[in-house]
Amino acid sequence: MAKITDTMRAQSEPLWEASFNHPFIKQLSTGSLPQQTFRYYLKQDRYYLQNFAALHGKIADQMTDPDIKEFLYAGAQGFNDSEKEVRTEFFQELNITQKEIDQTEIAPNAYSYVTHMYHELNEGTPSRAAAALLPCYWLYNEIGKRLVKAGSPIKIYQQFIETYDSSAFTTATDKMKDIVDQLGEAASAEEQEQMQTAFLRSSYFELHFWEMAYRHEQW
Ligand SMILES: Cc1ncc(C[n+]2csc(CCO)c2C)c(N)n1
Repeated sequence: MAKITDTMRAQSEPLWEASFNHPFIKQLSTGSLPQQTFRYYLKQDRYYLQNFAALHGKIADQMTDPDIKEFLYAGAQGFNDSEKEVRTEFFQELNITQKEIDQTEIAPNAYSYVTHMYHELNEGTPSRAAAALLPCYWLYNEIGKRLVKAGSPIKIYQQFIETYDSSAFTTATDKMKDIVDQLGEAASAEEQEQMQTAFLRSSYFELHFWEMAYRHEQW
């Protein structure tokens, strides 16, 4: 039987291609992405990362498999340390102060993405929520692998790219794919479809996250 993650990846192909080709990603690589755009992205991503970590814990609470629980609880505790460290450095380097963070309102697409993930858990099932988390790992890992070859002339953009190409991050991505495959095997046909939809919608919100930052989206 085909793995559910292979089906998900195939269904989301046009959305992922659009992410790979988005001007935000292209300009990150060439170095021409305006710093203001990257600053906007980082401030919005902060909301996303906070909720993403919290969701790991909430999903883990509802899991029975000890391995899955352990991985997700580790994710809840600040997930990937290197990602966190790099973000703290970025904030300092770009002079993003606590005051500026406090004064930033969550933008529409970041809000929709976070709301979608909570919806999958609260109105759906933990397996659907886990499927909604997967594009975050997997898409960024693919972007990291693609961009690292050319690199970026801008130091922080290069650091950003390297975070997602690291072997630790690739291992975490593979583990999350295994988890979703395992949950998919245990799911009914109906729940499998819902998991696929959750993954596809997250892929949509990932694409629109670049667009949100590129356009400095406001309410
Ligand atoms: C919108 C958005 N989507 C994905 C990531 C990437 N990411 C965030 S947490 C995490 C798990 C392990 O660190 C990964 C890969 C991001 N930063 N922002």
